[in-house]
Amino acid sequence: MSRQRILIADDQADIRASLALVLQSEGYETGSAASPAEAMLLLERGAWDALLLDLNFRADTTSGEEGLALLSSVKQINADLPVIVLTGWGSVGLAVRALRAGAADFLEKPWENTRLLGVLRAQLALEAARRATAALTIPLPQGAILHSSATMRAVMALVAKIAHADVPVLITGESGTGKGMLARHIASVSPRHDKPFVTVDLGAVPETLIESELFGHARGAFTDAKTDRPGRFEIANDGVIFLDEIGNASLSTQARLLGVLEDGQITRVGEARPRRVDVRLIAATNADLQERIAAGGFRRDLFFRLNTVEIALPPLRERIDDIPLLAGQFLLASASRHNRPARGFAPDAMAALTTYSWPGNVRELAHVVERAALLAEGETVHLADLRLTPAGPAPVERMTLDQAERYLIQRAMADAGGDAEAAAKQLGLSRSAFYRRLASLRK
Ligand SMILES: Nc1ncnc2c1ncn2[C@@H]1O[C@H](COP(=O)(O)OP(=O)(O)OP(=O)(O)O)[C@@H](O)[C@H]1O
Repeated sequence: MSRQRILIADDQADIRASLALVLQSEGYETGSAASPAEAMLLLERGAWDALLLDLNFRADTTSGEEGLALLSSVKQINADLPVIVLTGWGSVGLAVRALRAGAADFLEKPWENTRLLGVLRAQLALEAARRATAALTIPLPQGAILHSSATMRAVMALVAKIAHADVPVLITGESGTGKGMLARHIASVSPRHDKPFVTVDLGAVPETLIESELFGHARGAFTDAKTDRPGRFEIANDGVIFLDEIGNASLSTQARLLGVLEDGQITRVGEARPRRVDVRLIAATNADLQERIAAGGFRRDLFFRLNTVEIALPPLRERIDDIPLLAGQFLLASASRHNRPARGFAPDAMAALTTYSWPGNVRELAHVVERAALLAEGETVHLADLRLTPAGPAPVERMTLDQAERYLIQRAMADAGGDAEAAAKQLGLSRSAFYRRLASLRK
């Protein structure tokens, strides 16, 4: 494969040189332009894979007008060329204008090389994918939180608002709704994005080890403590700690966590001296903490410390508008991973995907689609390839009473063509009893 060619446009020779050095060390070929006119000339003459454009062209201007003008000329001659703009630190307004004018992404100066390379790689991959599958949906960079429903748009708008504030976040939602993914996303767009992100699954660590796991221990503190060891909070210092399944924390762990949140200090097991830690806490749970509080299993004071911001991830069945996008993207990814021909869904298959109740949420959807990608013979995934139990979630033996009721009511309504009276009769219910149940399902 020939090397990818990146054009660097900046009037400052030292910035051009250092960008070129970073890019060349990663195997890219580079060219550089010291003025907008030179950049246009080079773009017209050669084939380039991406443009890195410093918007603050000319050291004495900070308005970015010259850079923006160049950006729009570039987009006129090559609309598909990924343009990554560099802006002065804190000039988010300028970055937004650049994105509106067609820039693919932006970086603030001083940039970090790893982030620069990450952004560049993602944009090159996107553009390559766009070219290869012009007719298909555009694959997004790995790790993007795919969504198109109004519900999830609202969630993501809230996320965008709170990611920058250094406050604790509590993410609630059923298993597989993407809580872990969202926690990572929040960290990655927060000011702590380049600091450690440490996960502790409070459901998985045995109670006897949890304290030393979280806070560390001194050598000899207990039989297996052969060396001094920092805990997860210390490892996460300056960064983010993600406490998964916080609902599973014992009351004594809860008390210790509350202590850390209150005074920002931890003490290793077997030590007397507390240590200061600066950690942003993100917690997640699929349990109903209010219910736990009422039952005495969860501390109310800890709950209020954790939920400064609470983000509820709705179950997939309550955001069916996300399903076509998620299923489509999962299908393309699985098909390419397994080298299979599947590209899209037959209408009956898509109808089944959007009506299934998805008790395992997005994780289950990803599995079902991956299996379908393997099973489908041609480009189209058919209903049978999905291997979903028709119109219902699990076999009735594995349903909860609620799920079974929902299933029976939905089936009766479907059989009766939406005629509630006939459906009620089929289920042996009076019309008013049937309506009551129907109403409770819609809550
Ligand atoms: N909106 C989304 N876009 C793309 N992938 C998603 C999305 N939501 C979830 N996923 C994928 O679904 C899987 C489950 O997500 P995740 O592990 O974050 O869920 P969770 O709610 O933390 O689950 P659990 O409660 O079981 O730990 C992951 O593979 C994740 O990448």
